[in-house]
Amino acid sequence: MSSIAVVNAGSSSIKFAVFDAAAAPQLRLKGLVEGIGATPRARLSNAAGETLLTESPPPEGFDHAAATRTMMRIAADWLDGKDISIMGHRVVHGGPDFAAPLIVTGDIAERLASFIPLAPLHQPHNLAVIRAMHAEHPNLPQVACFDTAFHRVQPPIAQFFAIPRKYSEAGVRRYGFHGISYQYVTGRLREIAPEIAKGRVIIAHLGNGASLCAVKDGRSVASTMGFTAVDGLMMGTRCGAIDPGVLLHMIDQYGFGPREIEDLIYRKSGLLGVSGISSDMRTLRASSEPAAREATALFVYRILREIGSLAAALGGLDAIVFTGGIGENDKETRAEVCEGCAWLGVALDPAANQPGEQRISAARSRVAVFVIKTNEELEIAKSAWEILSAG
Ligand SMILES: Nc1ncnc2c1ncn2[C@@H]1O[C@H](COP(=O)(O)OP(=O)(O)O)[C@@H](O)[C@H]1O
Ligand SMILES: CC(=O)OP(=O)(O)O
Ligand SMILES: [Mg+2]
Repeated sequence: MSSIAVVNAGSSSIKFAVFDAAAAPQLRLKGLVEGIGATPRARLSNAAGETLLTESPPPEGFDHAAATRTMMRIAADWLDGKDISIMGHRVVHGGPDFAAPLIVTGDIAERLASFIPLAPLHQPHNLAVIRAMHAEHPNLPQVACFDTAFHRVQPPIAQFFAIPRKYSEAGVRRYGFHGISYQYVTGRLREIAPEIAKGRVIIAHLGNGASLCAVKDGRSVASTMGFTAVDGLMMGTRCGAIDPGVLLHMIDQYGFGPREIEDLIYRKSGLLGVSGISSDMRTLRASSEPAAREATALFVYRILREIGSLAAALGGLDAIVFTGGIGENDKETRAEVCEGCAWLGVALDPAANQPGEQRISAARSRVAVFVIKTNEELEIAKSAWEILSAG
């Protein structure tokens, strides 16, 4: 049987996976390359999560494309004769034109490159990997799956900015991101709680990037991210929603240019900027520094304010789902968010708020609360399989 390779390229890491090519893709290998640009570490594991090998490649020239080449090489050694027939990629921004998975041609790659300024932490890496794989394996189809696609069904009013109409018509509107994750999580919620999945649900994808999505009967109706993935919640290094007047002030008073603004809002803000310590939630939770506590408190406060906003967009709330690295693993964040949502009818069951995928709300809670482990790679593999089987 042939295989599907999947690459989920983030700002400093690559998640890599190989699945059997089938309608229900089975995971064969999983790879993670972290520390790209600093101290790279690569790990390959099997479907059970057991480590097969680790490598510490020299950092010089070890970019996202090199990381993917390394993963393809070491995966080939483990694949036991299974050839890779197609590669699927997470591409963060699909802009106004792309709302469904597709095979990337040269023209499409160029169009996608025009969105690089709208997703500077992701889009350049997504495209670098696609181009490198195309150069190395010219006959291997490269499929792009878009983080924006899930949200394209939102009502027009949820997509508008209150700016002159000609800019909205030119594509300056809210897109929303983390859509591959939301697609997976809504599907999983339908499996574990089908009645609730038909209702009004807020999914909190809390990772290094973080957003909330309001979902009604499995369809996105609103999201905290907008034109770019810097809007909405406070994140690891991104500021989230900010008074645009602050940016004008930075330009006027501090002489910031466009790239310095980009650096400020994408790389120097969020948990890192407020704590002055780290963008990593684990480090901040372990710290006794007041600035670390303030950073985590602001992270939760921003989630609570935005949950109020999305509950209004939904006209009420039936469930909250936590996912992403923080949502899946940080029980303090979950407890603090649930406590702040008591007014909406949320009651946590502290005994259930433990590691693992489960319902964590108390029996008396009017709003059900779940933890679902996201699986963007599987969702991408399913899309790649559909394209492969359509011929
Ligand atoms: N056990 C844990 N406890 C608290 N936070 C965690 C834990 N494991 C991972 N995280 C946090 O998850 C975040 C990364 O989430 P992830 O979804 O992997 O990010 P990415 O956006 O890069 O895909 C980091 O802030 C990390 O600290
Ligand atoms: C869109 C986005 O912010 O992605 P990530 O959370 O992987 O950074
Ligand atoms: Mg992620």
